[in-house]
This record gives sequence, C-alpha cells and structure tokens, in this order.
Amino acid sequence: MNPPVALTIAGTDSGGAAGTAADLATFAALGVHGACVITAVTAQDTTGVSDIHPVPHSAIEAQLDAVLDDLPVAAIKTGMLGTVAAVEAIAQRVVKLSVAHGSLSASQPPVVVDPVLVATSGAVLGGEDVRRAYVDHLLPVATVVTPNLDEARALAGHDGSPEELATQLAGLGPAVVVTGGDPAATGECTDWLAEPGQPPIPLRHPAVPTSNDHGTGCTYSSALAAHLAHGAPLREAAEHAAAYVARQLATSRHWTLGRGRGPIAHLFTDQPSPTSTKETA
Ligand SMILES: Nc1ncnc2c1ncn2[C@@H]1O[C@H](COP(=O)(O)OP(=O)(O)O)[C@@H](O)[C@H]1O
Ligand SMILES: Cc1ncc(COP(=O)(O)O)c(N)n1
Repeated sequence: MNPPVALTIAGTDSGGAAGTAADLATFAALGVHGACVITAVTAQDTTGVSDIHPVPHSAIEAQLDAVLDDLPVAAIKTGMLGTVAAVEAIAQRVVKLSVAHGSLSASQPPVVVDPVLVATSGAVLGGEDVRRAYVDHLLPVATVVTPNLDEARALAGHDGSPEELATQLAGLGPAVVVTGGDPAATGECTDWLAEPGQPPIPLRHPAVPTSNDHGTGCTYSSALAAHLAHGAPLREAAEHAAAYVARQLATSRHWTLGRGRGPIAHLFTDQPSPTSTKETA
C-alpha cells in the first residue's frame, strides 16, 4: 500500500539540523513519503548562519509544478520561505489547490505554516517585509500556523501571553499552535492550541533538559504535517508531534556535536543501529 505523501517547502541547513534535513527525516520516521521544494540554500552550522542564497522564483515555481502535478500530496508544510515573492507564490498555490479541490472538499491537503523568521542562533531568516507577507497572504489561507513565542509576537505586532497571541492570530483564519513555554523555569513545555472561534487550550508535556535544540521547530511542524497526512485530527496530531520532538530531544540530549546549539536527533531510534566501530570525540 502507498504511504501518504507530505510536501515540505523550506530552506536547507548545511549542518543537517533544521530546514529540509529535519523535515524529510521526520516524514520518513513517521511513515510518510517526503517531497521537497527548496526555497533557499543556507550555509549554516550549530553556531549560526553565514550565508543565505534564495532560490530564484522561477525555480521555486518549477519545483511546485513538478510535485503538485504528479504526486498525491496529503499535507503541505512550509518552513523558511525567505522572500516576499516566495510567501506570495505559496499563498497563491494554496488558493489554487483549494479551488481545484473545492473549498469544502475533505481531500484538500492541510497546510502547516511554520513562520520561520529567526533561527535558534539568532540569525534573521525573514525580515519585516516577509513578516508582513505572512500576515497578509499566507496565514489567512493556512490550516494551522506554528509560531514560537517570539514569532507569535512578531506576527501579532505586539507582546502578549501565548494564549492571547494564539487567539488573536486564529482570528486571521487558521488554527494556531504557539509552541514552547519556559522549560528552564517550570520543567514543562506548554504549547497553546487555538482554533478559530474556540477558547485556546494548553497542551502540556515534560521538558527535556538540553541545549541541543537546533531544528526543534522544523521537526515539530513536520511531525504535525505527517500526522495530519495520516488523517489524525488536529489536536491529536499536535500532541503526537510534541511527543515525537521530546523523544528525539531525549536521544540527542547528551550529544556534543558542533560548537554551538547542537542538533535535535534525526535518527530513527526504533531501528536497530548497525554495529559501529567509530566514535567521534
Ligand atoms: N526542551 C524541550 N523539551 C521538550 N519539548 C520541547 C523542548 N523545547 C521545545 N519543545 C517542544 O518543541 C516543539 C517546538 O517548539 P519550539 O522550541 O518553541 O520551536 P522553535 O524551534 O521554532 O523555537 C514544541 O512542541 C515545544 O513544546
Ligand atoms: C533553513 C532553516 N530553516 C529553519 C530554521 C529554523 O530552525 P531553528 O529555529 O531550529 O534554528 C533554520 N535555522 N534554518
């Protein structure tokens, strides 16, 4: 039997922690075939981002045509889009897809938008113009948006509690999960889920104490898309996605890869590993 197909539209991370590296590994781990449309190539490691090369608009459109004309995409996830042109092009595709499927059709693929604006290392991956394009064009057509607290504040244009921000952003149309919480302070993470017209609900789970968290947000939004591609309802998909992230963080918790914030594990831990004779320092 065929696996469901999920499409990530995102940038690359040469260090293999975030972006398409995280997305495709997460899809594979969760039994989903992953297709990818690359929007930007970053030179990046655990310490930061040293170069960003946006992919030309025509090449993004050609990749979208290739995937969407051929594969039965069951969920779409967007990560780093990087430019206003890319945000607008994706929003237009989503509108086109909803027209093609009929706006009430159950076969319309859900669209998970991770509004990537700033990397864990602090690098800016989308400026003020990109932020505006998300608010004006992509959020209104998304199924669910997954900002962390900083991204939620940026998108809302002001400070506020995660539940207030989730409720406000849900007013633009999509369901919203404001991720994070304050694990250092409470030992617990709280993601706030707000669906349009409903009160926000806290989704709590134990925090894994580690600084190896580069790629966490990409992994979460991909896991959410993978569970939606399998047909899970949103709340269940969000809970499973957080549990997947926690499991991967627990795996890489004590790793010492790189000089900065190390990667979340993208290993498939329920597979037997080949016997290794090599260890890295
Ligand atoms: N230390 C942690 N332990 C367990 N889960 C975590 C931890 N840090 C973040 N998460 C979870 O990872 C997911 C992604 O959240 P977050 O880290 O806020 O994304 P981002 O990388 O965009 O900042 C959320 O479900 C969040 O609760
Ligand atoms: C290409 C790319 N996409 C997304 C992120 C955000 O991930 P993180 O918040 O873990 O740095 C990133 N650093 N690089």
